[in-house]
Amino acid sequence: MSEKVLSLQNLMMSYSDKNVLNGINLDVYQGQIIGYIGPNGAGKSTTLKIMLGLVDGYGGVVEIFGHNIASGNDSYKQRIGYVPENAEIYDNLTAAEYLSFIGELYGLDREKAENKALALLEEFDMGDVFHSRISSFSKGMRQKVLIVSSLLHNPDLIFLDEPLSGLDANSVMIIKDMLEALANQGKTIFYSSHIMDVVEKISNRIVLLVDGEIAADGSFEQLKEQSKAGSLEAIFNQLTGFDEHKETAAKLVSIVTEDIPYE
Ligand SMILES: Nc1ncnc2c1ncn2[C@@H]1O[C@H](COP(=O)(O)OP(=O)(O)OP(=O)(O)O)[C@@H](O)[C@H]1O
Repeated sequence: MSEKVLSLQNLMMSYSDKNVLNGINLDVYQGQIIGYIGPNGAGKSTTLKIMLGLVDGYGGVVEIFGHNIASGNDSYKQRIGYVPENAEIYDNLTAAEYLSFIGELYGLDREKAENKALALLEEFDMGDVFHSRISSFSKGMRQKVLIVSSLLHNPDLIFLDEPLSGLDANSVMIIKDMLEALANQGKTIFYSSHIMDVVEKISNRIVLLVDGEIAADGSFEQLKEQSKAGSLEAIFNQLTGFDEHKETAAKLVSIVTEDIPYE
């Protein structure tokens, strides 16, 4: 069995009187690509933020690389890469300035970070805008900068929150292949997304969170076997108890076109 990289033990979180995570138990091993899915508000980003040390006040234990993250020693973060869902990015900096700054924060030499960032961005056809301000970038270009920033220090564990947001079909393919290749080299990837066909294809383990609890955990094949549904989208609908999309869509249209009263 490969090394246990991440362990969540009875993880709980609440905001005010609202329970968001209700006791999550999860062990993740080296080389796994975990697709962490669930309905809006299920608690996916909250789980990621807790693991990254960005949210305090949780219950239970989080161990990363065998180390309890509550112990006060943050050195585990050096081995983590993170693409947040809604990133704050320093718009007035150029891609070169931003990425060399991030590289330095991770302890890389500035020149090395800049060269590596340029080499990575060139693979996304962004070499020509390396010295342009990020404020002039499209959504997808910014996303590529974020993805590059999470990988500069060659992390062993990569957390991705909706990493494909805004990316074109070609770039999505590159990222999918890259994640697979990284996992084959022993990196561990914890990946949250709503794009079910991508999660279905790249994850070797899918964890479904519903109302702050794990409702399913297994390979796509195992989930398919259990639920007898054909696609991950159908499994998701089934396991979250949702079968009213047609009715809801019709109601929305009626309200928009004022066929039915809404007051
Ligand atoms: N800082 C906060 N203060 C209060 N409530 C919060 C806070 N952050 C998250 N929540 C609540 O916690 C719940 C889970 O949010 P979270 O962002 O983890 O969900 P998610 O599964 O990532 O959803 P989505 O798919 O929409 O990104 C939501 O009900 C949200 O309103």
